[in-house]
Amino acid sequence: MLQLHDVSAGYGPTPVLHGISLEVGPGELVALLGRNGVGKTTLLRTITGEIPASRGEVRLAEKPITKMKPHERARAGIAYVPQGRQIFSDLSVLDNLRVAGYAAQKPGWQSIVDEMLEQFPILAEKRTLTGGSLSGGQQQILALARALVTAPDLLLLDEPSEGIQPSIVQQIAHEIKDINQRRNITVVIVEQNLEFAASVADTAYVMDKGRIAQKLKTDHLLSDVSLQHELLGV
Ligand SMILES: Nc1ncnc2c1ncn2[C@@H]1O[C@H](COP(=O)(O)OP(=O)(O)OP(=O)(O)O)[C@@H](O)[C@H]1O
Repeated sequence: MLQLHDVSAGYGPTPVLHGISLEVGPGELVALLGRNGVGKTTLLRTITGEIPASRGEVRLAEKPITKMKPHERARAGIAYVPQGRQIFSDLSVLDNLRVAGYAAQKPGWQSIVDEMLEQFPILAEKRTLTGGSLSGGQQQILALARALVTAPDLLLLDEPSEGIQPSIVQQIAHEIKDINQRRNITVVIVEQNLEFAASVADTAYVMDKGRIAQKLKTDHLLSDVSLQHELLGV
């Protein structure tokens, strides 16, 4: 589904990613872990096309997308929920969903908006309220639903557990797994919270200084404190 081959990227002349190669199969759910500043967000933004790759190739469903603009990649099936979610605070919950559907222009998006309101009763209940009035957890649900309105094949999530009350974190984990399993959407999730990452993903790529350092099972990492210290600095 997603293949990166020897991808380098950065900000202007500052390189951040150095020859990243990875492969995520159709329907897989993988985590991207690593210390602060190793380049996890930069990697997601290189996949969405916000940051151009200076070297290497990105493929989606076997097709090269390296030269595509972000809106073309979105149409090709990539949805991205950035860190902090960036929902439209002044728009209603319903309009947040409609704007995403209208922009993506995937056939039948209006009915997916209705489906989202059915699947997430909290969004139906709050549909006339502004996005900014929702709690962190509710905003994350809205951000997930907004991404789904674009009918993606690949969903990229940057720190979905951040700023969410512990009581709601498990619900978010459940929704992400549900999206992956029931809708068969491939998911890549960046997380600082290892327990959360392990509760949703079996496999993780660990990054270090702009490179993939290891691919391993999240359970293995969760049970090995010295490995966590070595790879994540925790
Ligand atoms: N817009 C930007 N302009 C210049 N440098 C940036 C920019 N965004 C990030 N960087 C730098 O790129 C490097 C990688 O940052 P990135 O946000 O990708 O790391 P990360 O692993 O996602 O970290 P975190 O967990 O803290 O979000 C860091 O050194 C950071 O300072």
